[in-house]
Amino acid sequence: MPVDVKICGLTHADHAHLAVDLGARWLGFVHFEKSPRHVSIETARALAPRLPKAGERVGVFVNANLDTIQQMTDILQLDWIQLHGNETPEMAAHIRSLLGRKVIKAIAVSEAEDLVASNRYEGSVDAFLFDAKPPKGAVLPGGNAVSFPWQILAGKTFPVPWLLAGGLTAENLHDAVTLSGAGAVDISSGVESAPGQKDPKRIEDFLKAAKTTR
Ligand SMILES: O=C(O)c1ccccc1N[C@@H]1O[C@H](COP(=O)(O)O)[C@@H](O)[C@H]1O
Repeated sequence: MPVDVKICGLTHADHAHLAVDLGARWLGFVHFEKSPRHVSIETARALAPRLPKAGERVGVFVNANLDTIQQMTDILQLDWIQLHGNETPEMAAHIRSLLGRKVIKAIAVSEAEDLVASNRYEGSVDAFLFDAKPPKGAVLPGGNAVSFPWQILAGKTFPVPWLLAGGLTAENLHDAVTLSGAGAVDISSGVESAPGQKDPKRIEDFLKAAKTTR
């Protein structure tokens, strides 16, 4: 079975249509001002009517307040809320029950011990996203094109489904999935020509590679 793919950091409807047409399961929209992929409330309003009907929509937030998450959820009709900051299990559970949406908690990883942080979120979230720890001094908590040793995930079991993220590309996808055992992956920088600039050819190459991986 091919690996499930989330194309993250989308800012243009054309790219969202391309991703869904080529088999992406999730479409990710980042609401974080410091990100070159930031989708503001205004942009979200303009984007929403142009998005494909298919594809599960994921809003990516970093320590955002509930009102903001609620607004973005309503405008973009989000199916999933991705929490990519220091949100506690209690906050995650609160957001999940209040908004009635599935929640993904990002866990920052550089070595095997970091995976333990996911234990706290059991019962509070619907999926984990194992992403590389940002480099020292990085402005973004994700979307840095950095990876971690994928083999630390091999043979590990978690109470909820999980996605692998961080520095993935069409070229390294096969190794990443084989070494980690991931059934789902998340990519942003690896399908861009420059930070925040999605590249249709790279989206196509990645989704083609995903079809033959697993
Ligand atoms: O992409 C961003 O700008 C971003 C900002 C704030 C939080 C998370 C962000 N991105 C997430 O990081 C993964 C991995 O990115 P990459 O492939 O290494 O560039 C991305 O898919 C988002 O989930």
